[in-house]
Amino acid sequence: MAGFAELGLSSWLVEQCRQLGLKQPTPVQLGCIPAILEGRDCLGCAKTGSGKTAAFVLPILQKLSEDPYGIFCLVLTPTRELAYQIAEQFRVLGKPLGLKDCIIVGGMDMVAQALELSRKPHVVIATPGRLADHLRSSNTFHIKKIRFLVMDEADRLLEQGCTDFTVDLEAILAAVPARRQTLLFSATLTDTLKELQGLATNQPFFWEAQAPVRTVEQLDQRYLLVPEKVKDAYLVHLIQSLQDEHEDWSVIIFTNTCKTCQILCMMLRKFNFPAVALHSMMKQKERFAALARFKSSIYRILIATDVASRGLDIPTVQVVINHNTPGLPKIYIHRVGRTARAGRQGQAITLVTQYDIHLVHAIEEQIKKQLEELVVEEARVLQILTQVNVVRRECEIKLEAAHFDEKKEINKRKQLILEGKDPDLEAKRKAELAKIKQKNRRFKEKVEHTLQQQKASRAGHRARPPRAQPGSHTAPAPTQGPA
Ligand SMILES: Nc1ncnc2c1ncn2[C@@H]1O[C@H](COP(=O)(O)OP(=O)(O)OP(=O)(O)O)[C@@H](O)[C@H]1O
Repeated sequence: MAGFAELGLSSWLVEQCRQLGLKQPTPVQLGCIPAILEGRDCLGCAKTGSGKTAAFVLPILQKLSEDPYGIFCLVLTPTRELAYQIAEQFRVLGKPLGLKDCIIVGGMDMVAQALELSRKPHVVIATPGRLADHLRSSNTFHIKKIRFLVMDEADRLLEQGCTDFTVDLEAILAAVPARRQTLLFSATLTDTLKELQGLATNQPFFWEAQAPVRTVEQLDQRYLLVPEKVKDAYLVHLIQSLQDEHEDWSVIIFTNTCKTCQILCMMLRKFNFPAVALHSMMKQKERFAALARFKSSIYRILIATDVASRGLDIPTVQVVINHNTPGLPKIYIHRVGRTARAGRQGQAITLVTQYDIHLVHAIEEQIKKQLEELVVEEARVLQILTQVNVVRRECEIKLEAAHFDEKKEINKRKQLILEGKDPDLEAKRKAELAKIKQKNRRFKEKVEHTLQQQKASRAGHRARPPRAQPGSHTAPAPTQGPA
């Protein structure tokens, strides 16, 4: 198998890899590094924890060493924590170069950042929102001569999730030169491939890991069917078992909202578990501190929203627990990818309620693997059930007293105002959108129901007709969608 030197990397970079303990290139590195060194755009799609970061950092450092100037490379990434992690890889691998990097993310001092940008760092690692703010408000730096544009977690940057980067990306893309190398990486690129291909047009090289399953082999994937009301008792039981059975343990628990994240953290602490929260309602300094304490094993449990689901590389994490079943398979893939990284073993446990079974089926279909049921001693869960529910209620009351919801609402409104939107108009628009979605959903269900009925009657089944409701009739097969 080819080593780093055979990929065309200079001896100083090969030595840096050796010092870091990277002995052999991973498949995504083998595939992408030579193409990037040749000057081609690159779209790299490989499983979580497979070394995609070094696949772009190494060739960029090599090119930078041949013709150093600032600003040479711009890396965009969806979360602030990830920006710091990527910067660290640039710093460590690029140490012999005396590399100057600059991290531009929200929640940090803008003036200090503007000053750093004006000093022409070689590499800028940024979240789109804050970089776009600088581009709009400052003329002390420019990115019109960059050689490389990297979009890490590229599909997330392009999709319109709860944080929508589209407008900021447009501003950034208008400021970078057309003649550049564009490198796009993610474990789930294929879903947005068409949009991404529009960005990488310079002899694009597409590398995708060929594997029957989309998650890593060393990952043991389980589900636990639990009634909604006893979910937290199961969670406490799982954590207790982990603590009892393993000396060196570390777990990330993913939740669907900041509020649940905060409540679970308070609740687990009441049970004396070493837990720390990470979500977007926290101040940036608190977020960094929480992550640092978790990384250094001061806390064994990180409870996080999806702000931590992508890219974070914490090798000690042995278990990922999904407190809610992710609504999208893609989110599941990234969340469970926080364990079993770089060839290590890991376990993912997804708590599934009776309402989420269809989500599990969608996940299984996408990852091409069935989750196995996790068996737990129900009697032990029942023993702690009342206590857990009482503690949870106490935590909820405490959080309500701290006006968590109001703070969240104020934060949301502030964000919208910063984006130049009217918060009241936005709320109205959202409500209308939800109405339309609900109408569409009902319509779809009706169509499916009618089709099923037709299929059954065609198959000669003597299906009993639905009992007529007073004043209702069986709907005919619809021919067009709702207005
Ligand atoms: N050639 C290599 N040999 C051994 N370990 C490696 C190699 N390249 C990278 N690693 C290590 O593998 C781990 C995962 O790498 P990285 O964070 O780049 O994964 P990724 O593919 O970007 O994952 P994700 O999709 O979750 O962001 C890191 O700790 C990194 O140091």
